[in-house]
Amino acid sequence: MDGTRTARLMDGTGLAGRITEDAAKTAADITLRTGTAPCLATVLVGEDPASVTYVRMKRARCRKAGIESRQVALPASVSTGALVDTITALSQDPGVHGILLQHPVGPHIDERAAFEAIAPEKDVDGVTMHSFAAMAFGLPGFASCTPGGIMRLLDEYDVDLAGKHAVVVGRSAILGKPAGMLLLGRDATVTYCHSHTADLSAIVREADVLVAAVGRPRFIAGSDVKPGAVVIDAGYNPGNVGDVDFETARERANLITPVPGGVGPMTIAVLLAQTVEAAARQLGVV
Ligand SMILES: Nc1nc(=O)c2c([nH]1)NC[C@@H]1CN(c3ccc(C(=O)N[C@@H](CCC(=O)O)C(=O)O)cc3)C=[N+]21
Repeated sequence: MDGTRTARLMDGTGLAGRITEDAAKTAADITLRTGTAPCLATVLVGEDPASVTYVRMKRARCRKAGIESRQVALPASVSTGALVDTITALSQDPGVHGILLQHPVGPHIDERAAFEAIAPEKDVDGVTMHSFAAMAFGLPGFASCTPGGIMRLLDEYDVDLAGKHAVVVGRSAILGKPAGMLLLGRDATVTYCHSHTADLSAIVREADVLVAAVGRPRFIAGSDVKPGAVVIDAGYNPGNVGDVDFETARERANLITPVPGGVGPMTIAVLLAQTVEAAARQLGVV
């Protein structure tokens, strides 16, 4: 190489595997002690191929970890009322310990209303106002899975966040916004960037920790990465392409998550860990 350095990769697949093994051990213990296996209900609206694939992956990962899953598939045309009723029934069903409503639902549906039908103790995907508030206040509760996975990755690689400038690109309710709040809770100085941000490049260039969560393939150029930065690519785009131009970013970053194999597997690992924790609580094991 011509004097440039190459970032160390943050191995989400490896860490997710270890978290999943722990979840599987706890799931087996819960099943042995109570006669009931932890159970995650997945709710999918419509047939978007990417969503179908993600939900299938989540269910397969559950099965491998000894977590049962119950699949609810609803037509794209479902009304907000019918979706809320379905989720309310799962919230009241003692055989279900966690509920995941796959985002996005169709534009005619009030997604917030649907999320809020998830009972707080079953919100293993961390999407309700209750979970968001607990997370923002630094109280115990279930983090939104992708931001929770990002924090575990940062900790695994001993990234010191206090006083660092963390720049979050994207402000969605279950990814960018909570990711920034978690970083704030760890004493980072947080800047949110979004579609109205003026001179995005100038802000990104100041980032000690960069979280890309916009959903636009290779949106962040490597030339905008501050030398020595920690780059977390939370973008999921068709074809497993991240929001960061990986090949150029890795020449400047100190640590970087690959896509695939970075944040994605961590999202699912956190979902499994939180499902097992929810089941343990509901079954009186802890
Ligand atoms: N309520 C809700 N909660 C979510 O957590 C949620 C959601 N809705 N909607 C969609 C996004 C997307 N998402 C991913 C999960 C795993 C990978 C993942 O494991 N990706 C693999 C590659 C996947 C593959 O091999 O196809 C990787 O990055 O290595 C990616 C993306 C969760 N999401």
